[in-house]
Amino acid sequence: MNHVVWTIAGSDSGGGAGIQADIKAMQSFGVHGCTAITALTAQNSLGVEALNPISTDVIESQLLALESDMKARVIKIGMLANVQQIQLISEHLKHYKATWPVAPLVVYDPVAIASSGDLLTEEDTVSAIKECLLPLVDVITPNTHETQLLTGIYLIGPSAVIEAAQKLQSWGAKAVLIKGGHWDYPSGYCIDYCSDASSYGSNEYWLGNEKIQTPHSHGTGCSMASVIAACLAKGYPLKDAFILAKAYINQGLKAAVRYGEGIGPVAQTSFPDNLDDYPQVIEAGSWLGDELDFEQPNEFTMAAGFTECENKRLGLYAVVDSLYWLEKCLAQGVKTVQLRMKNASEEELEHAIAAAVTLGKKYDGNVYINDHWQLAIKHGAYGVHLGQEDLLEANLVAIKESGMRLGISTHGFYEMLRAHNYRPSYMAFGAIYPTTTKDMTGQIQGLEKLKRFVPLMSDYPTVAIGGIDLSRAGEVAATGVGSVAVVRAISEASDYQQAIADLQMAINSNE
Ligand SMILES: Cc1ncc(COP(=O)(O)OP(=O)(O)O)c(N)n1
Ligand SMILES: Cc1ncsc1CCOP(=O)(O)O
Ligand SMILES: [Mg+2]
Repeated sequence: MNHVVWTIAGSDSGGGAGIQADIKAMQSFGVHGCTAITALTAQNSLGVEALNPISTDVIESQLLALESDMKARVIKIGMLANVQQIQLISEHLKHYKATWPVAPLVVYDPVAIASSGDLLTEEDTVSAIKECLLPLVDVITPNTHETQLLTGIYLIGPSAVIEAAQKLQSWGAKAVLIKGGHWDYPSGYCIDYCSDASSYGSNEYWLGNEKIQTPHSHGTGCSMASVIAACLAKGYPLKDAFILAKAYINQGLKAAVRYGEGIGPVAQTSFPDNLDDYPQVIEAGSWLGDELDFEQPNEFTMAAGFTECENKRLGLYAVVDSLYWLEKCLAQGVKTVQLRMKNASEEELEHAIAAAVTLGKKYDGNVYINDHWQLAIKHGAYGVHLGQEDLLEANLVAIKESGMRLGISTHGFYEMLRAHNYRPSYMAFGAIYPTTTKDMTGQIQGLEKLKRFVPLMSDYPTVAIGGIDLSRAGEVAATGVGSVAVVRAISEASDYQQAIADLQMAINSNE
């Protein structure tokens, strides 16, 4: 994968924002940052003393040098000082998108005002941004001032934020991420909004966290857009890039120190590994959701704090599609088993779920039911396993009141934090590797991400699923995950009893 990211932006002599912040933030996320400098600012922690735009010829020479040798996967754009620069950059982006073997993604942070309050761009640039640049932008990341400057919409509440995002999208930006760092709504919180016309599934969401009280926030906008660019270059979905960028900024604000007499820079740290720094995915029915007037699909979709699993480590977890396999696994000593029947009739399901619960008791195993939470409650199953889409429809209040355990599937950082809102009984991460059991296109996490998820969710029993066989069970277990869920590694084994024994050995030897 191409991990080259360009930043086309201005230099901040104070070292806290612009090109300097971009390169440091990119470094923190393991991508190679290249630069095309658009302006030399003379600034320090007290303000901007001079703004010297670079000529379009000099900017172009930087772009030509890079494009002939180090094509970017993502191009991050910051300060563009005048209309000529906007036109030049737009022409180049159009050419790259049309001719490069892989069209670069463009992340645009429309830097207009420095944190000192100084204007960083000529005032007539807005129409050139709208007409030339926005149609080429994949993600735009304005703060509230910049949103107001670009759209003319004053952000008095959530509906105005949505309206402004729609306006930016109508001008061509595919995804709009409006940062609420300067917006004190609700009081004491920092709420960000994202509308993404390019992604599948839910394409509108809000993230929030308590505001971090520090004056030293210089460079947060540049750093946030750079982290988003870096994560996109590494193939992360925008939702996850957004989550990680917020967590990185929160971590950096907590560690920020002053170097001059005025506003210090946000600290450039490392991959965020403390859950306290991560934002909340704001759900309808949560306190922040109520503050933002989110409508709940029904009154039963929000419940939190499900019955704990018997053990923190669930060990080998067999996911099976029949009573035949359920009994074989239980009889072989597998303690955690899931009945996952797709395409069965209501009648078959009812019979199978009732029988599965009985088998669980007979062999002293814990039987989870996939999807069919009503039948699971009716027949007193040990637990139910739900996917992200199911969470909007399931009666979580009834599941919680029944005392059943609830396991939730997650595919990435966004979904992990969404699942965390419900404080489930366990948290599953997948698909770790490609699998033929289920279409997981675009949702393969890999071992590196699993290594991040597990410590972040260390309060829960954790499960890894997807493409895991005996040859991979050891490296998966070495991440510290407490359980490995498999379908084919058992059902397609030439000797399933041996496979179960070997998998158990590989998983448990890491305890
Ligand atoms: C342990 C475990 N993890 C993930 C899944 C996937 O569940 P879901 O997202 O609901 O998808 P389907 O299994 O319903 O296709 C699982 N079943 N078990
Ligand atoms: C149900 C499910 N959810 C994520 S991956 C997966 C299938 C895992 O099957 P296998 O172990 O055969 O790869
Ligand atoms: Mg399901």
